[in-house]
Amino acid sequence: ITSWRKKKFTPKAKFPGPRQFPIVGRVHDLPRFSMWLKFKEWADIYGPIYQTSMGGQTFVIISDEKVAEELLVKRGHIYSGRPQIRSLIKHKDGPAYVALMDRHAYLHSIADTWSKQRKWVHAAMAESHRQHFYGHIEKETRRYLAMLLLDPQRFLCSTREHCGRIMSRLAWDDATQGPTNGNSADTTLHCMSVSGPITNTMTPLWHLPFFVNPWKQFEIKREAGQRAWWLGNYRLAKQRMLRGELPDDTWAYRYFAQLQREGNPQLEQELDQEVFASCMIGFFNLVGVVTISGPLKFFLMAMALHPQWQKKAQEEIDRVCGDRMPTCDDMPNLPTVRACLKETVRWRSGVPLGVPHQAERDDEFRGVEIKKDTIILACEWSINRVESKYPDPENYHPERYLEPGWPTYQEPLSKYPSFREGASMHSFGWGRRTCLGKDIADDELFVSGASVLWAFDMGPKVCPSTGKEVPIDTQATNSHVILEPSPYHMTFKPRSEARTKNILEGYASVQSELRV
Ligand code: HEM
Repeated sequence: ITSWRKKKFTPKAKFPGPRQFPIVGRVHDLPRFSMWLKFKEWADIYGPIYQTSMGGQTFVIISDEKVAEELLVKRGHIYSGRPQIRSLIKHKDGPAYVALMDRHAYLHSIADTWSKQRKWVHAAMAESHRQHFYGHIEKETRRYLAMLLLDPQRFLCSTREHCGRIMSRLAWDDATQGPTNGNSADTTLHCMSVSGPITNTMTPLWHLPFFVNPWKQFEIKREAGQRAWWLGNYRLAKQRMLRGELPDDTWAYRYFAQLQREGNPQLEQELDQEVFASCMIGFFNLVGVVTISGPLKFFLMAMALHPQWQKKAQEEIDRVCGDRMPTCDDMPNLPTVRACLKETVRWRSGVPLGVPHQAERDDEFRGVEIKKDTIILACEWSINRVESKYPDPENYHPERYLEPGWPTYQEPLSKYPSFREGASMHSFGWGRRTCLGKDIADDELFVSGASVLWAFDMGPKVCPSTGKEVPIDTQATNSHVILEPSPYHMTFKPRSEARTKNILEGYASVQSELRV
């Protein structure tokens, strides 16, 4: 009796956190936009792990790399679920978005949808990385430079289109789908973000009857359109494969060749299986657009605002590459460029809240009970601002990866810093859900970033009427799960007449190979 009373009446240990109010928890002062700033403010008060809630849902917010490792990596068998996003339909079951599926998703006849898709995508990415994406990044970058030269005002659109084109070329051999791919990614991200449809935060609204429910009507149409688009591309690629016209450096080819090796020469499939495969390749294609265009746009901004780093990186490129555009092969010799890119992703995180994990069963951590379904957020914005690891975190310091004495410095500089391994890999998430796109992010950000530096001098725009620089708000973003900066102005000036000629000749040399 004594031990029962003790257990019943001893208050349960809790993580610290802001005071909670009945029912709403702490919804009222949590902004829908730039929520990571509020989480950082709370981290400064409540420490590296704290707890809050919204409308009955408990959130554990982590702001420290070691704590995140303990929970999300070492206990990855418990904390690798994904929470329900109210305004997306059945995303936990699959097969549409591998990043948002439960680990044990089950689509009709296909068990373990998530692990099958993840395994396949991982292998496809590893193989194409070994071949440095078959030179497509370099070819598309020649086009990108020409677009920046001919129409510099459109640099933000051109940047996203560039990333969309690379992914669509690798997926289906159709780079012309780049802009559609980018727009589709943007709308999907809107629908899955807290800053998106109001039903993501005011969840009961989702259950209004269909005819007075604009959010559900929109989502059903959007998702059907997206899936039909993926399936259409998949079937087109299949027909080209059967006619022997599909290039073997596409992910679609890899999938069909596998089916043929397994004894299915005519690629006959049930609808379920086609949907499974088209969504797998379609989502893989889609997720690689904004994840790279966001950091690339922030990189251009960082270069415009930090001329000293722009100059240092350009001197390095000139020394190594001279009159030719940089390629993946130059990576070991351009550590300053890599450091500027790596610091960009720390300074202005592409995924500032991280992607939420969910506890798949009850657990206990440091004496505190964590219930099944608790959402765990490893807040990347805060982790990137831990002073002991990132001194002077609010400012842009690529030297933290280049000079001994900084906590993130690593040798050899021919290898580090990198997006594939080494320090600060927390940007790509945790444990069993860790990012599948590190390899392409590494190659694509490097070639695109180094090439723009090779081609142009960048700077803030000067207003023609006032003669003053147009200010850039480096914190203004779209507030999705994956960020892009809000539109801003800057200038691109070819570095010399000879360089203008190099850019145009470079594009002319590949134009006939690109679909435009
Ligand atoms: C700088 C660029 C990128 C960053 C910072 C980034 C970051 C992330 C993060 C934080 C996650 C969540 C991990 C977790 O839940 O713990 C993630 C997941 C994922 N990423 Fe990336 N990513 C980038 C680029 C890419 C690219 C280019 C692709 C594909 C081509 C990609 C594909 C994926 C996929 C498929 C997942 C879901 C994995 C799963 O849930 O099993 N990412 N990424």
